[in-house]
Amino acid sequence: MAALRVLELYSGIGGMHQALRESCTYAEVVAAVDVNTLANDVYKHNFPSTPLWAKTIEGITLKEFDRLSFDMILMSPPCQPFTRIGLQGDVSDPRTKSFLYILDILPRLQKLPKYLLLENVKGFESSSARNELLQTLGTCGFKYQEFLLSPTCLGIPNSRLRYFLIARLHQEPFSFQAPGQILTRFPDQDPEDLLNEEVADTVGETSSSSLSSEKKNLHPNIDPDCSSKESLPKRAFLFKLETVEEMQRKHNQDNDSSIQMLKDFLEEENEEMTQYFLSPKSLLRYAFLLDIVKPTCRRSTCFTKGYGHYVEGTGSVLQTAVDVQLESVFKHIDELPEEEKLMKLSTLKLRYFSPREIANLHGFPSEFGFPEKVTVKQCYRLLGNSLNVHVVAKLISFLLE
Ligand SMILES: C[S@@+](CC[C@H](N)C(=O)[O-])C[C@H]1O[C@@H](n2cnc3c(N)ncnc32)[C@H](O)[C@@H]1O
Repeated sequence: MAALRVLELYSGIGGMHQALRESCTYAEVVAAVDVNTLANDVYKHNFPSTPLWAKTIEGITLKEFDRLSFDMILMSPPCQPFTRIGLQGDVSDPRTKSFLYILDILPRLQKLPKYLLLENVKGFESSSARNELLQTLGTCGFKYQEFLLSPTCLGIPNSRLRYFLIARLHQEPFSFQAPGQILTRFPDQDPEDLLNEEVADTVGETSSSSLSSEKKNLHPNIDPDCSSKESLPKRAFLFKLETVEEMQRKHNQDNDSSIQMLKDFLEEENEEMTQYFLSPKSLLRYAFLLDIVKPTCRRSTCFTKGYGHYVEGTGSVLQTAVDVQLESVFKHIDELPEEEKLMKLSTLKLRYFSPREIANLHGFPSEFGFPEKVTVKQCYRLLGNSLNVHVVAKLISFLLE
């Protein structure tokens, strides 16, 4: 049997390639395409034998695509046009141009690929770009299924709610196909098994495991996946600008034994880790807005590309002084002079997650690495743009079932 010929578009650091490998599919990535020089360096470092095309997708001709004779497309188009914090330019955003180009090329290929997998942010499901994608797939004869999934579905303590679409050419519908619905769990998961509040709250009802296309009014206060940056609810705050509801949600997540503890993903606390400690300035300015987790917690918020640079809403921070009670630090802290405030906050020993720890949560294996010249901030940026390898690997398996 010949290896499946895979085209990886918007390849970044190679999250899709890593997932393909994890799915144990007999496959070869015949080309990976990305314009980002730094991402390409990381890709080459990890997948040295894969042909990497450092060019824009819209710069690739139909002939060049045809020559690749690929069986599968894996792609994560830029998500800014569809995020809630972006301007939601959708199809009129210049960053969507390359994706529209792919949709234009697809029906004109000499040989259509048999399989396609797309990843994007929550928000893509209500875009015109998604409607154009579905229309093109329909015209070409693909059967498809859409999903909104987070790594928490797989017991990973990290929220990263993402839109996925898998499509197959000229075959029976998927056994789990749910026309007009966006699945919020994997097909082999029972709705009852999902104590997963993030996903349940996303659909606004605990018992449902799918989201009908019409029901797009997602819960407004729910976990900040990378695309949402809602202001905090204006209800009674407890200490640390958190409402009773938020505290309860976090408490429930931390007690959900179907999710692993963060400590399984952490590096050893040693001298090197001091570089990740929050600066006094960040502590004083942002302490009330931080999502603070301990190694025994079973949750963390989505790590975005601004992690380590912007403090608010870019990902959780780790409390390494585990015996200190948050409440004892934060209660009445506002009444203290700055110096004492800082002293109190410092007792928590708060640090950022290291790039390796984020890579662990994303499912990248320990042998996956970054070239030495890549700075910590650049690693955060690249990882923030990437994806959860385990989630995609599992979707690839369903795509090929
Ligand atoms: C969401 S990231 C994908 C990340 C990737 N899946 C990973 O695991 O790192 C989108 C990527 O598309 C690339 N990109 C954006 N527009 C492009 C274009 N027109 N042609 C080629 N690459 C593009 C960006 O440089 C970025 O690396």
